[in-house]
Amino acid sequence: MRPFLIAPSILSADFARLGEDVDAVLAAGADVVHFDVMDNHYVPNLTIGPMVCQALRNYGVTADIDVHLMVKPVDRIIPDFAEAGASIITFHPEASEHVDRTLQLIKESGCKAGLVFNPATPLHYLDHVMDKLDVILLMSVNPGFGGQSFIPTTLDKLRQVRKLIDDSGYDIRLQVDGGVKVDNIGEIAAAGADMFVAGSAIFNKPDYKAVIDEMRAELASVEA
Ligand SMILES: O=C(CO)[C@H](O)[C@H](O)COP(=O)(O)O
Ligand SMILES: [Fe+2]
Repeated sequence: MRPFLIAPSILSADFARLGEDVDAVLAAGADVVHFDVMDNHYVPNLTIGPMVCQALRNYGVTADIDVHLMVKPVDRIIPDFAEAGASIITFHPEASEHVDRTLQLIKESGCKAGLVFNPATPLHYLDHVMDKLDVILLMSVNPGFGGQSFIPTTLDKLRQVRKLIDDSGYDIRLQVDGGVKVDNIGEIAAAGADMFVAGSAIFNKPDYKAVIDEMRAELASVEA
């Protein structure tokens, strides 16, 4: 498996001083910036769009920006995010009329592409698109809000998807998002995840480095 990646969700960052907060979490050892886009339609919350992604790039953020689209329809906003500096774009397959077309659109825009599965979304959407995926994201909460509790059945789903990825031979990251904390990241990694989104667990603590170091210590015991 590839090195574990920690991707703080800026949903729990301080939006009034977002650039500074993103710099701080990257300086604390985060690998990737997880950028949650909610449209008050596909999910019952409203967050940030391509202008904010561009603003982070203009501010000087060079780390990968992982855009998690919780929007419907999906396609129209993809070129805007690619131009605004997104590195990875993931979307929920049930929010797209044409999953294969949306994946192609992301790739043609120069970004890595991924599908996101809600806790009750079936995995059959993977059936004919494994060759086009860079990331599979399993939601371990229902999407729309930070600070929810990890849904334990996600562990079985992670094990299933880890096997699918390994059997496929494709180079696909297995990401998990929702309720990831120091005290459960080890078992989540052991179930097969290799990319960990954590919002409230990091941004709600005063010392981001201390949390990320503790997460890495838990992950190191899984790697060993
Ligand atoms: O996509 C999301 C919610 O829809 C967020 O990325 C997720 O909730 C992260 O927040 P937390 O770590 O606090 O659960
Ligand atoms: Fe997310």
